[in-house]
Amino acid sequence: MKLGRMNHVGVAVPDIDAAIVHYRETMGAAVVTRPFDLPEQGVRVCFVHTPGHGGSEGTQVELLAPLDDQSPVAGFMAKNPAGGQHHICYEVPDIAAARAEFEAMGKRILGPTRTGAHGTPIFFLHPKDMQGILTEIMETLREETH
Ligand SMILES: CC[C@@H](C(=O)O)C(=O)SCCNC(=O)CCNC(=O)[C@H](O)C(C)(C)COP(=O)(O)OP(=O)(O)OC[C@H]1O[C@@H](n2cnc3c(N)ncnc32)[C@H](O)[C@@H]1OP(=O)(O)O
Ligand SMILES: [Co+2]
Repeated sequence: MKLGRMNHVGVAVPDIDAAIVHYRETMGAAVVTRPFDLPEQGVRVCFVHTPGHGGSEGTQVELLAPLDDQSPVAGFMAKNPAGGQHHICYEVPDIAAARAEFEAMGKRILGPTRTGAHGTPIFFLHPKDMQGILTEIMETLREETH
């Protein structure tokens, strides 16, 4: 397994519109995408872009709000009502190969590989096997390849 680019940090928030105001006005974010629902992932989501260096793509902050009580973010929000850092997402060139490698290492994979907010395949690794960090692995978007 070779560590890829950090694509985004997932941040769970109780109110996505209030969070957008925070990132724009307090943090000076120039680009925040319009929020949209991803019912198959149980979340409402949008992205705060951070600038990259030397023409490279910056990392994003992924704002997440649970759509309902069944959302995978619902338990986290119950424990952290004000929200907080939820997961870190790294890119890989080949999702199937990455999944097989983590499986071979005995890491617990949370559910099937599915399509993430960037439109590419993703899967999640259990935080207890990943140094306490819920870890998302995402196949690199072709036009974002670095
Ligand atoms: C927007 C789409 C997509 C993208 O394209 O980027 C996304 O990012 S979707 C993001 C939301 N989806 C997911 O998180 C899917 C994977 N997550 C899960 O399957 C579950 O959330 C979970 C990780 C299994 C947690 O389930 P939950 O029922 O809330 O908690 P547990 O009680 O089972 O937790 C066990 C244990 O783990 C600790 N924990 C839980 N969440 C986190 C976290 N985010 N970071 C670190 N640790 C976490 C929890 O505290 C428990 O610990 P103990 O209390 O010590 O037992
Ligand atoms: Co994510």
